[in-house]
Order: sequence, then C-alpha cells, then structure tokens
Amino acid sequence: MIEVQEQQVEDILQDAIQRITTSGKDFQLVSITKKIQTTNPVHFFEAALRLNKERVFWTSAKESFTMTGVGNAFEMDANENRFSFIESAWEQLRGQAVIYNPYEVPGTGLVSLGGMDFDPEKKRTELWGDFPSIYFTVPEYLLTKFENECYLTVNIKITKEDHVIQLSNQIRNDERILLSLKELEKQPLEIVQQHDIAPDQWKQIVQKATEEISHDQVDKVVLAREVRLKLNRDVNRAAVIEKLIATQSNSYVFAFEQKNSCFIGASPERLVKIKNKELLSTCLAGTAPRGKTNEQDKKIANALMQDMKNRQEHDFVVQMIKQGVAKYCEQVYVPEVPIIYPLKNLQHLYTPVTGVLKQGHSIFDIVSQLHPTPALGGLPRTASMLFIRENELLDRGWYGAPVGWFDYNENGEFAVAIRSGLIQKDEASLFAGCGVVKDSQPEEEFEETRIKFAPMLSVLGGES
Ligand SMILES: C=C(O[C@H]1C=CC=C(C(=O)O)[C@@H]1O)C(=O)O
Repeated sequence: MIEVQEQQVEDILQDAIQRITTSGKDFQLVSITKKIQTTNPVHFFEAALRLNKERVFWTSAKESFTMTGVGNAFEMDANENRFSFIESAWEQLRGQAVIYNPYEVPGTGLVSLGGMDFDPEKKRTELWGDFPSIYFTVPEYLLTKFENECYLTVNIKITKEDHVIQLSNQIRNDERILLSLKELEKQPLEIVQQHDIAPDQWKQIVQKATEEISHDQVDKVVLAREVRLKLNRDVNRAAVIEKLIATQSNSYVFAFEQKNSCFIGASPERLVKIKNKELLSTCLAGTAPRGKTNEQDKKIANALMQDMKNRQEHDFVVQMIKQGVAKYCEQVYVPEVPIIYPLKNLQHLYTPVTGVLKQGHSIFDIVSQLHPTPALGGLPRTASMLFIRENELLDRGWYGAPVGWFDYNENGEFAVAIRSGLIQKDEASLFAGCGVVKDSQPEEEFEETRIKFAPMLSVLGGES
C-alpha cells in the first residue's frame, strides 16, 4: 500500500497542471485519499459552514459507514434521459480522473453523491426551486468513516490557470478548518407553527384512489402529504443530523444542500446496495405502530404479519423488485415470507432480495429499473404514477426518490428518500405517504402518515 505523503501532493498537482497544459483538455480531475485520525463526521459537516460550501451527508442503515461531502469539485445534472445521462457523465469523468487511493474501502476515492425528483414529469413548484431535477456532486472534500477508520479524499478540478503552491495552501487551510470542531453548539429548537396541508382533501383523494382500485383502473397507489412548520430559529442542520442518528436506528440518515435549502431525512428503505458486484435490495411496505410494552409490540407485529391488506401491499413490492432485479442479476434469492423491521415509531414488513450483478450492468441500471417501486408509486407503474401526478396536492420534489452514492470501483448504495423534509432557514416542509389498496380507509391512512412524520417532527422540536 503506497500512501500519498504531504510533499507528494504538490508533485501530483504540478504533474496534473503540466498534463492539462499539454493535453488541450479544459480540466483534469485529481482525487487524493489519505487516512486521517478518527474524527466526527457531523462535526466535519458543521465545520464546513466556515468554508461557505454546500454539504452532503450520508450514513448507512445498520452499518458503521458515513460520508460527509463538502463543496463541489464536479457536478452532474440532466434534463432528459436522466439515468443514462448521469451514467455517461460519470463514466467520462472516471475515465479521465487521476486517482490516488491506496485503500480498498468502498466510498473512498472518487465518489459521487446525489438524488433526483420523484417524478420528472410532475409540474415543479417554488418549494423545490433550489433543487435540480437530478443532481450528483463529487465533493471537494469527502470524509469517509468506516468502522472507526477515517479517510479524507480531496478532489480537485485542475485547470491551466492553477498554481501549485496556492492550491496546496488552500487545501491545507481548508482541512485544518474542517477538522477543527469538537462539539456542536446547542440551540433549543421549537416548532412555533404546524400546519397540515389540506387534510380533508387528502382523505378524499385516498377515497378516490380506493374507488379507482375497485374499478380495476389500478391495484395500488401511494399517496403522500405535507406538513409545513415554522421554527423559532434557523434550523441547525448538523444538529438535526446528530439527533436523527441518535433516534432513528435501522435508518439511512441523509442530507443534501442546494443553495438555501437542505433535504434531510432518516429513511429505513434501501433501494439497492452494490458491493463487489453483489446486490442487495429490500422490499419495505406494510406498516403498523410500535407497542408501548414488549408484549403489546409483539401482538401488533403478529397482527401485521397476518393482515391481508398489509401483506398484499407488501407483496406488490416484492414481486416488482424481484422481477426488476432478475433482468440484471444472476442467483436472485427472495425469501417466501417477510419479517418485521422495527423502527422507533413504526414497524414494517421487510423482505430482502439478493443477487449478483451480471457482467456489463451497473447500479444505474438497477436504480432506473426499480424506481419508483410500488412502495412509493404503485401498481401498475404507469397508471399509479398518472394518478399521483394528476391528484396528489404535493410537489414531492426529491421526496420518495432514490438518494445515494456510487464510487469509481462500481460500488454504491441508494435509499428511497422517505421520512424526510425540506428545510429552508426557519421553515420546513415534511413529507409522508402510505400505500392505498382496495380496503384502505382514509382515516386510518391519515393516521399512518401522522406517525410517519414523527421521526422528523421529533428532531425539529416536536413530539416523538
Ligand atoms: C411512503 C412512505 O412509506 C412507504 C414505505 C414503507 C411503508 C409504506 C406503507 O406501509 O405504506 C410506504 O409504502 C413514507 O414513509 O412516506
């Protein structure tokens, strides 16, 4: 293993500047990874405020794996053919980048993180104005923490005009700032106003969906709604991340900043994970609350396992994911019966799907094939998406869509961005939805969404 020493960084930069001058290319992306002392990824996130750069945060459900990205060394977005466009931009970058990364750890080196609109065909509102329809960034600084080891990757987009000493001083200075913070400032956050957007109208749409289902227009539709909050102060996003990590076990905690907005959440739902060609996807649909005692909790879990409505809702997701994955994978395995996936406020039906990615396929194929699963869209896909597009009162933006990352070694992971909200200064919009099938009751579905708001509400100063 050859580590890049401090003084070698300057040689690498010098080399890249020389190469760009002779090659005629516009820029050269250089990515350098080193191991650093164990540090707190949330403090790193907060410290980045002093650099005035956009930040991203990602931590993986159940694994000791966290990434904090600061600044944008390279950005990818697209208007049409969004998956293939991002994939080809990434392939191009991967081909030209100079990468110094002696570590085998997924999520170190050249990595890109981002997300996208749930439905690119839905009319956009001002709410999501800061967010592109699809966006992936290669951060300037990426802290990757895996099982207590920390790696710092610096990605630099070098142009002919750059100077080595200036660049290396800048990097040293930024790193010092990013690694300097030891704790977060505590500022009590309170919700001063909470407004459910059009609850009665939402229930009527649920009713309408059940009618369309009984007329065989569609089998399942997921309908979401919004709660709008006013807080007593501007939200400290690092503090929200810290609280989500502390309270929402079994979840991906993520945050993506764009201009004045931050999309943040703690989602239990994995869309896909690829590690060394091995695929893991999960089906998560069918919901019940947690019990107050162990005994009550078990009783509710048993009832959820036996409940035909929830089992059907879940099975729609399993069948679709199994079929979608089979197109691109060998050795697909799906257990016959779901298990219970417990969260702080809720429990879900959960079925893992495993397989091995066939040669020539990538995480992009899987994400574009699976999104939206019937856990967020419905079944059949086209009819349910049309129903949502035409009836739902909400601009979902990135809610319910894939968010995640991929690296230059073809590893990556995407979650479905639920249990989430969009934070803008001292305001927030929270989103939650539920699967509607033939026997759904609007009041019960409303109650289910109410509980799904709890993870975000509780970290913003509301009740847990
Ligand atoms: C749409 C959401 O949850 C989905 C994921 C798990 C269980 C669900 C359900 O039981 O309805 C939903 O399909 C949400 O939390 O906003």
